[in-house]
Amino acid sequence: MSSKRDKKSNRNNTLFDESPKKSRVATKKNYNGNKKAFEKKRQEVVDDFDPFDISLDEYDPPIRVSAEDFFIPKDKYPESVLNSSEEALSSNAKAKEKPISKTRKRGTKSLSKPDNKKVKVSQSSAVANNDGKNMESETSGSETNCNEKPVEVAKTSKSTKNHDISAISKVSSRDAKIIKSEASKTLEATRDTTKSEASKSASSAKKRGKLATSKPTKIVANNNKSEVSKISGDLISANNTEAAKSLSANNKHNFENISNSPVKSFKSKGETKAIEIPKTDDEDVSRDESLTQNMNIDDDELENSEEYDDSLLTNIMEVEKYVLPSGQEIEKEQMIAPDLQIVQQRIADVVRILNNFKELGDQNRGRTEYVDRLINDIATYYGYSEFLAEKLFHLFPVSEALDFFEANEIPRPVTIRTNTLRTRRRDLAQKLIGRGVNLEPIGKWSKVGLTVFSSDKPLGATPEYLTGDYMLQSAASFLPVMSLAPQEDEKILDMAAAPGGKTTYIAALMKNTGQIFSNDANKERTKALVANIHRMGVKNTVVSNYDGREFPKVIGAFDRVLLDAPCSGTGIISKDTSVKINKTDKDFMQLSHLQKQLILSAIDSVDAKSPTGGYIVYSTCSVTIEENEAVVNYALKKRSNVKLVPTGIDFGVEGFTRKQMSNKKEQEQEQEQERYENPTKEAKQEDKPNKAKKRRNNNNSDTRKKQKTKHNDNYTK
Ligand SMILES: C[S@@+](CC[C@H](N)C(=O)[O-])C[C@H]1O[C@@H](n2cnc3c(N)ncnc32)[C@H](O)[C@@H]1O
Repeated sequence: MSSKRDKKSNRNNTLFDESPKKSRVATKKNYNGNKKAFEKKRQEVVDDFDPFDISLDEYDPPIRVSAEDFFIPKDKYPESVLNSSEEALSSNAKAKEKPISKTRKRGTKSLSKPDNKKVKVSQSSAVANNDGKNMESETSGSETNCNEKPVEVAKTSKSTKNHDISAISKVSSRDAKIIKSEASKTLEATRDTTKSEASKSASSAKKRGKLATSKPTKIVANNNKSEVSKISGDLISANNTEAAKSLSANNKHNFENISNSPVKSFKSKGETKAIEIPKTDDEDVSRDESLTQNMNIDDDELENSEEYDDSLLTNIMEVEKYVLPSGQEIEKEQMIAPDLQIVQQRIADVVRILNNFKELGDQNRGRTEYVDRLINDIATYYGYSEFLAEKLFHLFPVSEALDFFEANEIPRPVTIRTNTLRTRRRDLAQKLIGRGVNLEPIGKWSKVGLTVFSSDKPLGATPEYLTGDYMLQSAASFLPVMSLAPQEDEKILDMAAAPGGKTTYIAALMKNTGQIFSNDANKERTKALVANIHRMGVKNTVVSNYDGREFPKVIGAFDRVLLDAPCSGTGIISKDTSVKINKTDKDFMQLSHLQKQLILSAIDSVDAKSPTGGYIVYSTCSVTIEENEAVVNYALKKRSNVKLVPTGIDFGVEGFTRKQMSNKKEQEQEQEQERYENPTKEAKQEDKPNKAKKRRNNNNSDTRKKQKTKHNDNYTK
């Protein structure tokens, strides 16, 4: 008989190895999806709650769920899934056993130290859950979705050259080694353990490396010290306190005096569907083998059997060529509502072909045609605009891309962060377990996180929540703060801070010492920020409402700056499905431009000579290159006094260090971005013919004048 402890560790292993997709907790989804109703419900629960009216039974630890509970039995599949893929689901039942877990793992990048003073810019948009396994795209919003439209970007005359990522791929051989070992470590730690996936990961990891500048140089201290202290003095005296250190959260609203364009939040419109991810040949063979072994069935017997159904074994026998539908067939298909089952099957077929195009592909049609078909089908099946499906698809190798789209259909696990200003994780866990919450530590990488599997009560309505013992916060959003590593008594800027998941974590790590300037450009959102600061007992923070680009003029000389930038939210599509159709080319251009401006402000706001700090962390909840690598690359080009440094987080996968323009469209987009960011140059170019004409005209008139004079001269002569 296994001991209780054994059971627990088994449960841990299984749970942490499994995909979180079958999590039964819907509270967070409810909260995000229908905040008003949620708040009302919460109030009801709070009103009804009598802390003394708890029977002893309720203190007994509830029976916790087992790993099996995280798999939805087939008879419980949502109707939409059953309808769309009943047949495929049954024929691929083997594949279904494997949890879907991978998405792109975003790495961390850091900028360098000037003058031997550390200025670290680290870009991190990775999510970890469960011991760093199953890294997911970042969800950096805390309780509310932070996927916001940014404040209107003012077009400035910033000149950006082609921000080709290859420009930041100068990695010294020493660094390269570190990268390699880090990448392989990461792979082990973060990937599912199947062989084929590991090799897939290895190949994708090869494509990534640490971003680094060739050499660090001194920082140009834009932050004029006296100017800064004057401004900060004004701010402080306006609040009638001696130092920001002693400022309480209560009088922070005084800074919320600059109005900004309202930031709109998106409503979810997307639909959730499920698709089988085709497995690589290796995987399927081993799966089939283990299946037959488990069932104790002899292969020969099976083949000779009358009931032999070769459709069950399609995956290992698929060597026949797949013929893409003709243009006419597709047109016909598009006339009517798409049959998702056909689309799903075609996705699986095309992925299989693309994985072995030489043997299975129709060479006359060409790989591009298959890829185009696949992107089209992905857009139809998962409900993306074709523009976004294509953009996201090209970020990954083919099967990884499918994993990404599939993962976006699955809710992330609900996680909370213990507020160590108020309590200890163990005490909090005990209290919550006593209230019928099933939870586990989030993983070895965090001392404060808890994964919640199910809860009798909404997690935003427990007395512990209301008294600030914890924050509802995605695992990924711990990482930028861990990377920032704020120290006690430092002066920190959280440049885009609402609703405060990261600010409150920073305050906890600083044990309420030092000063945090928690800023957000959206006044509405600073209300939630202030509320969270109060609830969590944060006492070292000033809330301000400036456009981040105004720093360091507002205040500067920070020891560390966190820029958790406004972004497209392509890493948190599972949380906000509206991203699938709402984001346009223009949005990405604007966001990237704004992020580039913000990162320069962040760098300029850091005190390069800080004895303890000098670091900047850049993070987003997006996966696109233009919002991540390109921004960091831009900063490295524009500020020669910074370099990338390690984030101190030893899991996840590094970002891209070079970018290949795979098609003409991408090149055009890149040029478009350049034109957007550099309108003056463009205007100049456009203006060139006019100027030339003018010059010509001037020249002509000069010549005419000269000729006239000459003539006159001649005449006078
Ligand atoms: C990713 S969210 C921040 C989430 C926050 N760091 C947290 O952990 O709770 C991005 C924030 O940037 C803010 N924002 C947008 N444009 C901004 C700007 N120009 N300057 C400062 N903040 C901005 C948005 O209002 C939004 O709250």
